Order: sequence, then C-alpha cells, then structure tokens
Amino acid sequence: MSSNDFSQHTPLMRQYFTAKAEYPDVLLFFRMGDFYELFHDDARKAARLLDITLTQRGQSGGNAIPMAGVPFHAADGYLARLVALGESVAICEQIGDPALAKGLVERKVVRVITPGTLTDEALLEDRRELLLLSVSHGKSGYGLAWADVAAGRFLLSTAGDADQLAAELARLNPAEILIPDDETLAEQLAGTKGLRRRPVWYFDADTGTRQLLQFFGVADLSGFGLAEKSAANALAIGAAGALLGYLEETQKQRLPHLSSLQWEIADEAIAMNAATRRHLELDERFDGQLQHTLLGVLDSTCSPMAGRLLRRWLHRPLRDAAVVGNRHAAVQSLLDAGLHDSLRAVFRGIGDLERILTRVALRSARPRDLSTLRDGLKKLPDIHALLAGCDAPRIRELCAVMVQHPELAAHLERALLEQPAVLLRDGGVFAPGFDAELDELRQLSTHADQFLIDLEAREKAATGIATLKVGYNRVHGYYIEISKGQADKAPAHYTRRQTLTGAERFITEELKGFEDKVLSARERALARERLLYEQLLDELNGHLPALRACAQALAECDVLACFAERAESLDWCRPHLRAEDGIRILRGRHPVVEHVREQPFEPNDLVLDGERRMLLITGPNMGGKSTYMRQNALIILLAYIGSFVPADAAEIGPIDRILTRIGAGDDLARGQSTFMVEMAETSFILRNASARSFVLMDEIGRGTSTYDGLALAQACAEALSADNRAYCLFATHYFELTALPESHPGVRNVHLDAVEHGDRLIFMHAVKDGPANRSFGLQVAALAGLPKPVLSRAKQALTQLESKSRPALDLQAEALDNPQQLGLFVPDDALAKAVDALEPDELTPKQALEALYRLKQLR
Ligand SMILES: Nc1ncnc2c1ncn2[C@@H]1O[C@H](COP(=O)(O)OP(=O)(O)OP(=O)(O)O)[C@@H](O)[C@H]1O
Repeated sequence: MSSNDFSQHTPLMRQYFTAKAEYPDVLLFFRMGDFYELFHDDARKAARLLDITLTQRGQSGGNAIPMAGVPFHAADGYLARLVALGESVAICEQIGDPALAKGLVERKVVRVITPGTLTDEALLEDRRELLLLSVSHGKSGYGLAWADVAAGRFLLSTAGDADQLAAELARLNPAEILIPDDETLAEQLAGTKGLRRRPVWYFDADTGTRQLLQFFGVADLSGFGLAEKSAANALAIGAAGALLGYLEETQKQRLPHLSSLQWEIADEAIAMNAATRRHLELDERFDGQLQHTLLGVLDSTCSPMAGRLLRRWLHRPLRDAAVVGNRHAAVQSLLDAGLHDSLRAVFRGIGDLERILTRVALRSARPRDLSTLRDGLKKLPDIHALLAGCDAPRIRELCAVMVQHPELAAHLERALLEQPAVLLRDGGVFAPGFDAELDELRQLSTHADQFLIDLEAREKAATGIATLKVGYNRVHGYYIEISKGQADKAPAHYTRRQTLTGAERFITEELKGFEDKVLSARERALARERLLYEQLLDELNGHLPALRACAQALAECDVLACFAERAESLDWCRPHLRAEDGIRILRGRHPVVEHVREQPFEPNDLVLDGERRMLLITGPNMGGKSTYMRQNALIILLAYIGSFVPADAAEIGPIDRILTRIGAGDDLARGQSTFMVEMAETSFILRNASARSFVLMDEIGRGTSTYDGLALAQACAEALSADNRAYCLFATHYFELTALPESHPGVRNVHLDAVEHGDRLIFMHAVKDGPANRSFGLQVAALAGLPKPVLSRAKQALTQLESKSRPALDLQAEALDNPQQLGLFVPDDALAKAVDALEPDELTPKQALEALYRLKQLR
C-alpha cells in the first residue's frame, strides 16, 4: 500500500495496517475493547472458517471495511478451531490502559498462535502432542529438528533418503513443518499438511550454531552430541536453527523450558514406514476413527502425559532388547507385587504435570495448574512407598528421578486455597494465613462492617456520647456523626468534616486510615495476590529441571502400570526378547479383533526361523488371513515397546523393521491408482527388507490382471525369501504359489479353513500346515448377499473353468512371457496329495470331519 493510500485511513485503521503488514500470512486478531476484530481479507476468511457474521465498519480510505469479530472471553474456542484447520493467528493486544491513553491506545502483536507451538490448555488435546518440525536438506540427506513446545521437548534426527524422511514424517505427524523455500522439499512434500516455507538461509548451519549457543547459553554444542563437524550434524543444526528462529518470531518470549536437545537416532528404533503405521492401525483406523485401534485397546494410562508417552512408544519400538527387557521386568515386578491397581489409583490424581510445568516456565500457568501441581507433589510419598517393594532396575531408576519435594509441596499447600479461582485476575487464589498483608487487605474489604460496628461501640464508650454513630456517604466517605446538641463533647482529635442541620460529622486519624485502606483494599488485595503469584512462579521455576524430570518419570511409571493392568485384564504374557534370530509365538491373538469380537478368538502359533522364513498363507475370504498376519506384527511391536503381548508365550529375536503391504483404497485421494500404490509399497519393501525384517504381504498382485498379478506375486515371494531373506507372511489367493516351497526351502504353506454346513459356511480361523484347497469365494459372496441370479451364473462359470485341466505351476522365465500357459486352479493330484497328508491318528473328531469336507470338495 502506498503512503498516499495509507494517509487516507483513519488512525485506527492505520494502526491496524501497520500491525498487519508485519503478519501478512496469518490472521490478525486486533483487540478492540471486549472483542478481537478481523478486517478485510482476514475477516472474510474468518467468517468462512468460523461461521461468524461478516459485517462492515464505517469507511476507511473511501471504502467500507469488511469486519468480523469474536468476543475476547470466548476467543479460546475460536482459536482452537482455527489452529485445528492449520491456521496461525497473530494476537494484537491493547498495550496501554485505554482509560489513561490520550487518543489511540497503543497496540502490539504479543504472540502468534500457530498449530505447532500451542501451550494453552484450552487449545491442546490432552493425549496428543502437537509438534513443530523443521527439515533441512543437503547432499547427505535431511536434518530434522522438532519441538513439543507444550511439553518442553526439543529433538534432532537425520534421514538418509526420501523414504526415511517420509517414515519420520509419518512417525512424528507434525502439526507444522518448516522447510527451506526452495524446490527440493516443496515438491517432495507437496500436499503435506502444515507446510511453512522459510527463507533458505534460515537453515544455514553456521547461523544455527550461533542460535543454539545463544539459546542454551552454552559455549559449545558438545553436550548435545553436536561437536563433530559432520554433514549430518550440520543438517540437524540448520534445521534446529530455523526452528528456533520461528519460535522467537512467534512466541516473543523466552522459552526456558526447552532446556536441552536430544538426538533420536533412527537406527535405534524398529523402522516402520507410513504404510506400515497405517496398515497396522496403531492409533487411527483407515476410516480415521480412533476407536478399535491398538492404542485404543492398550491405553489405560491415568495421566494425559502418560497417554502421550505411550503413543510415542507405540510409534517408536526400540531395537535395544536391554532397554525394552527392563520395561518387561518392571511390568512383571508390578504384577508380582500386585501394585498396579493401587499405583494407578494414585496416578489418577496426578494431572498433566509436564504441560503445567511448561506453563510455569512461560509464566502462563493458571491458579488451578498450581493446585494440580501441589496435589501431584503431595502424592509422591505414596508413590515412593508403594514402589519401595519393587526391585526391578527400571523402577529403581525412575524412583531415583522422582525426587520428592516436601518443602515445595508444603509451601504450595500453605500458599494456595484448596480450590483456587480459575483466573488470577479475580483473586481468591491464596489461602488465609499465608501472607499477613493479604489477610489484612482481605479482612478490610470483607470485614469492614464489623470494624465499623466495633469502632462505633468503642467511641461511644470512650466519649460517653450515646447518639454517636459511624456512617458513610459516597461524597465524604466515612464519618462519625454526633447530634448537634452533643457535638461540643467531641474529643479534640475529632476533625470536623461536614455540618448538617441536626448533626456534626467528624473524622479521626484512625477512621481516615481505615477509609484509605478499605477503599483500595480490594484492588490492593488483587495486586498483592498478583505479586505473590509471581513470587510463587519464581520459586517453582527454581525447581523446574528437577520437577520436569520427576514428571517424566511419573509418566513412565504410569505407562508401565498401564502395561501391567492390561496384561492382567487381557491375559497377556511376558515376551522374551532373545539374542538369536527367529520368532516363536504360541497361541497368539489379535489384540483389537479379540477385544471387539463377541465370540471367542481362535489363537494361532507363529514359528519362523532360519529354516522357515516365509509362510504362504492361503484360505477362504474371511478366513482370518489378514487378522493372523497383523496380529503377529502387533505382537512383535508390543513386545518391542515393553508391553506384554496377547499370546501364551512369545520369544522374539532381533527385528530391524516391520514392513507391510496390505490393500486398502485409502490412497486414491492422493491421485495414485490402487495398483500403483501396491507396487510402490512393494518396491519399498523389496528395497528395504533385511533378514531381520518382519514383512506382511497381503494379496499382492490382485490389483492387476490375473496373470500379471500372479507373476508379480511369485517373483516378489521368491525375492523376499531368497534375496531379502526376510521373515515374511505372504497371504495369497493364487493357489499356484503354494508350489513354491518345493523350489524354495525357506518357504512353507499354511492355510486357514472353512467348512460348509448345509448352506452355512463356518470359518475355523485356525492356522494349519499345508495349502488350502479352495477359496469358498462364491459362498462368501452369497454370505455378503450377492443376488441369486448372479451367483448361479458364477457357479456355472466356475464349473466350466474347473473342468479345464491346467498345467502345474511353472513360473520360469518362458512361462512369464506366455502367461496364458498358467492355470489357476487346484492341481489334479490335489486329492491324492490331500489324502497322503492326512494323519488319521493325529486328528480330533472335529478335524476329521473338516478333512472329510475338504476331501469331498476336491472331487
Ligand atoms: N483367529 C480368529 N478367531 C476368531 N475370529 C477371527 C479370527 N481371525 C479372523 N476372525 C474374524 O474373521 C473376520 C475376517 O478375517 P480376515 O479379514 O482376517 O479374513 P481374510 O482371510 O483376510 O479375508 P479376505 O481374504 O477376504 O481379506 C475378522 O473380521 C474376524 O472377525
């Protein structure tokens, strides 16, 4: 806008435009009295996003000004909605006192509320952290720095390639991402929510180093593992510098609670990419629902901070069996001592100390934050007493960090009312007896009447004047009134204040002093409370590092107690993480399906080792293939976060990755066809799976024509077993693949079964050795209600197809070039094979009956 334009505006609008010019990209909440007003485009946008009325305000520069506003006292709700939509809001407050200002009151942007930097309780979700992530890039890959400002965590990592970066983004799920304003990342991350482009030089490593040194007040960065001048460090420092710059710009205050910087090294965790997290529905289902997810079943933590820690653990299973084993031992010791219930009863009253301490550091803590902190500290002795009987090393370590603060707890106890006011500005925060001056001020304002009655009685007695009375009027204030007739008896220290027809009014030093005190007592009591509050915050800030460590230890104990409770309630067992390779899960169950299903869940084993690395899983639709595959991935994941697992026994060797390819149409929105997504995910797996990776492949190849699909499925299965040598569960409807074990020693067939009973189909859900013999596709279709005429036509077509003989599976190169040679149905000698495979002495009556049904179907 030219200065010419500018001068045409009213002084208020000029003030507005000056503020807005500094924050062109965010909504500006401009404080006017009891409202935050938005103007021009901001007003139009806010009206649309918040469904508030768009009005107009007078004229400025010759035009009506579009305006929308939200009441100051209801601003939190609107801000929460805006940040949830990814918007940032600059809060422009009135700085001066409007009553004292000559002309226009001064206004200033005091902070910018952005989705990734929230700390206000009202704007945060209890159990979900909001992260601000900054990403830099260079020849050696990417540097990542992220902060959970509300909890006071500041971390670093690096990603070697775009795949790893995508995996980290999926793990962290940041609310805001700062990227250099160049093409590399902008293109790569296009469409990611919360992207903010920042000038490229903000990510410069030298600038970053200076910023970090200054921010932490240290002479070098060796304490943060950043001493070495490596390319990875430079990238991480660049990202951290840009992040600090953004925090400075938006928060406009010191952030003393971000007191350290930690590395989270990718190789220390079991890697899971975005697809795996989605497929396993760790904390969100395909349809976006949160219920019936692993976290939904697992999370019985008491405090919100523990809920957040558990979610972080779930997204970052650790490879270090010693650390995880210590968690198992801690859970076991809680169970052995039968402590988890009583511990959890105490944790229920702990509250979100982690976030409260952040607000203490930012001096935005509210009175109820401090009373929650007080109540939490009061519980520490009980927690220590309960844990005294637990000798698990991790519990002992946590107890050592959970330092008790008896003096601080007693101080808060003395200082605060049991239930202090919600807002400091209303007073009513400090307890009587804590501060003599406050008590007196309160006494004055609340007990003024009694004082006057007492004074009147005293003065009557002292002067012997029966008509003497004490009164008050708005003009003259307090007075002692004596009737005309007795006025000359007034003692010498009475000063005449007013003469009325029938009476004289006096004032005394004492009454004057009382008046001064009373009239301002309320204001002064409030000011006193504010001062005491600041002092209390100072004191608490002196203990901040120890209190924060204590809060973190409490959160971890809460999670471990949750694991113990879940293990007991859901009958889960302690897994054994062994050093040798291999997986042996006995009678494993799917934690979520079991939880949701009303009928009993059929447990199944999984044994994988050097000889038996891949299971080809066949069986009817609805038979339980996907459930079986996922349950094993979830059991492995649970074991490596430190939880017990839904099985009778589990021994699991080292795992470096969990990789999954499971179909779901959720990627269509991203403009990729189902088949493209399937192949992209498969190629990721083939590039990344190692002999210690656990891989799930669900019906690979079904997204394209039968022969192409079969050929691809075969080639992938061969590669995974022969080249990657990964532990793999490979579910397929291509029966041809069941011949694979003949040529590939590490591959075994297992199947799930169903039996027809009259016109009903009964799924057995039990995993058995050997291939399935038919798919029951038509029966399942009937169950799903496919129209009868379509079904009968399908039956005819099936009979025709089945009557054509087919060659045995041969997927050598020539066959792949002539896919028509490939057949799709059960080999002719299947009946003979199935009869051979029967061991009549080993069968239960139920299994014998099932076998009979199977044999009949093979005819
Ligand atoms: N072990 C089990 N015990 C009890 N019920 C089970 C078991 N496994 C699966 N189910 C039930 O069967 C349903 C179908 O299972 P699932 O989706 O795993 O079958 P599927 O073989 O993968 O089917 P499709 O081939 O059609 O994808 C599940 O929703 C669950 O309710």
